Amino acid sequence: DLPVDDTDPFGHEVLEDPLPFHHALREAGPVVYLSRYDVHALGRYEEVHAALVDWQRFQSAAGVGLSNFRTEEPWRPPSLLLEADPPRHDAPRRVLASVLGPRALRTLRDRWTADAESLVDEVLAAGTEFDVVPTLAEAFPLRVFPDAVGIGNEGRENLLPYGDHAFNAFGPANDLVAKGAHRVAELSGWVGEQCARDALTDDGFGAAIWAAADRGEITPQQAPLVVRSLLTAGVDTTVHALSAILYAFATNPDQWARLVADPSLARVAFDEAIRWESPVQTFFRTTTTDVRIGDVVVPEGRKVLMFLAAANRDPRRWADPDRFDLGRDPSGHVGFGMGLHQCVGQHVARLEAEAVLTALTRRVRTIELTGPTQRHHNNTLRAFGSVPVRLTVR
Ligand code: HEM
Ligand SMILES: CC(C)Cc1ccc(C(=O)O)cc1
Repeated sequence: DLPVDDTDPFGHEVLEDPLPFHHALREAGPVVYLSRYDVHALGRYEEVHAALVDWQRFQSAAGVGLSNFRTEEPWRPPSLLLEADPPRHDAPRRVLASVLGPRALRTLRDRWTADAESLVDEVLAAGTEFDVVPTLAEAFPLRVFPDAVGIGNEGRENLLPYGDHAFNAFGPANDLVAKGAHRVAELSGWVGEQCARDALTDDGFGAAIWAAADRGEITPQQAPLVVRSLLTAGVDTTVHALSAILYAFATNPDQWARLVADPSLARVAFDEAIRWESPVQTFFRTTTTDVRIGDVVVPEGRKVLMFLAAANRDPRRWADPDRFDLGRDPSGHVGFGMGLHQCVGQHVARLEAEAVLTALTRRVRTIELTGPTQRHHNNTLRAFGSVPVRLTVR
């Protein structure tokens, strides 16, 4: 086993293959002090879950990255949801929960299913051997989500790099953060412009957020920041989740056969893939009081690093955790967080994945890897750079 304390969880060795580190972290105890970053790490399901649901003692307002907003300047104005606690968190959350709720998405279901079918038809018309990352995992979210938000057509290629940097910025100021630093002003500027009322169509998620401001549910000053949350959290996450889902099926052909035989399994397949791969691997909380975990007292004001991916494969919680299994009940996984801040966009993500999986199961008999995959390293996201596959059609 790796010695936990002198392995860098944000170093390329762990980002390339985090599983050995996750195992060592779980075995080292309920809480482990990482001297390299002066933080306390949680790797087991029980402790991660307990911290996520205890927003009073594990706060978000000091930031959910390594940087402590009590003492350091955030790289951008803090999110009104992610980096806020009650009561400030309440109204923005209520608005976004309504805008992104299952009822609001009903109109999108048919449109996105049709969009997925036409994308799959285009892809298969071009051939049955390709890289799923650019062809499906990036193409589908970028085809449907910016339109659903209602942003303009110009500059949409900025969304992925902006999100990639935002997710790197939750980690330490390492080479991955430095890689994006030169574009921060340009990308932040573009994203900020898209959140203005007159930059948005009158029928998307953005318009619905501004309409909530008109009704006084949030202020006009808050509205653009709530739109910014969508553009930050809503693209890279779904891209890497789709890559993960397709990788899971390409490496578990028996599970693909189960899905083709019973397409209604698409919903559980999505959550099992999120549990198994955990596209969002880690993020932090800050203690608001001395907190006892196991036989360790974490002092007030300390950063606590939660390894969602380690918790999602904790054998103390999951039977045969490393198996991608459509027969299991994945509910309770922490891939979307848990409690007050649990992902407010998860229904959007689920709908995107179900649309793509439904379109694929209609036409594709088998999916298999045709070569080695490549990872795309990020301080927070588990991502693929390439997943080469060969399909056979029905
Ligand atoms: C598979 C894709 C996704 C994954 C794995 C994911 C994961 C997460 C996680 C783990 C959190 C909790 C953060 C915390 O507790 O500090 C979260 C929060 C959030 N997510 Fe997602 N997310 C996904 C897709 C989306 C989408 C598509 C949107 C927008 C349409 C979105 C918007 C948000 C927002 C605004 C929050 C903050 C909620 C709050 O603090 O109240 N996410 N997400
Ligand atoms: C897993 C979370 C850290 C994803 C995320 C990122 C950004 C925001 C925002 O509100 O900007 C919200 C959620």
